[in-house]
Amino acid sequence: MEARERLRRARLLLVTDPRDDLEERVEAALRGGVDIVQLREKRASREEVLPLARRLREVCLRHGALFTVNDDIELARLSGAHGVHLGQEDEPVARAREVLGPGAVVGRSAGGVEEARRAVREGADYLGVGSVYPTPTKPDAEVRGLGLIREMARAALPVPWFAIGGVTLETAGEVAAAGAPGFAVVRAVLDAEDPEEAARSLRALLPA
Ligand SMILES: Cc1ncc(COP(=O)(O)OP(=O)(O)O)c(N)n1
Ligand SMILES: Cc1ncsc1CCOP(=O)(O)O
Ligand SMILES: [Mg+2]
Repeated sequence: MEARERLRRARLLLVTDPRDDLEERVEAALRGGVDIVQLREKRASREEVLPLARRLREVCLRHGALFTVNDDIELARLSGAHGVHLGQEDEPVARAREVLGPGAVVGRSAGGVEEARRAVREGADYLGVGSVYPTPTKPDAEVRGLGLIREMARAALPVPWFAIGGVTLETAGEVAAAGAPGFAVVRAVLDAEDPEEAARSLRALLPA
């Protein structure tokens, strides 16, 4: 299946953080229904991260999932990722398109409906929308609350989007009820005793 079609069906996006047993946990999460894995490694260099990126890509391919890289378009290219996630402070969507080609999956962060509409005009394929709640994973992220999720749901944007920031098994029900069609999570899955079960439970809260 083409990457775009897989994205259209995607509901659960796992963003990674650095940990020793990351690959095992990602594999379990994929068994539980994660559709997209985003490698987010803020501290190590591209050269250090590249072997891990290539291994995670393989794991994702085996499970029919998409593999993407946070921030670094060149790392996405070198690792053969399906795409890249770019925040408002990162490079433009057009640059990713130039380097990765028309079939690549390019995501953009959006903290409001206007930002989201602009990202769509710029050619983003999906959006990460938040931060919904405060989160220790990204302590400096601006917190927007469930109001943003309701506004985004009303805006009916033409691309998939994922609520991010403090989405956990405790909060996910109200995030889904506010209209989120998908979740992007770190701790809810990677910190779980059983990441496979955690992914499955999150997935069950979202539309088919
Ligand atoms: C799916 C998704 N949504 C939002 C983000 C945050 O991106 P950004 O604002 O660039 O922050 P960093 O992740 O780079 O710290 C994301 N990574 N994924
Ligand atoms: C990368 C990112 N961007 C906004 S919040 C966030 C971190 C989400 O982490 P968690 O799911 O552990 O709250
Ligand atoms: Mg970024």
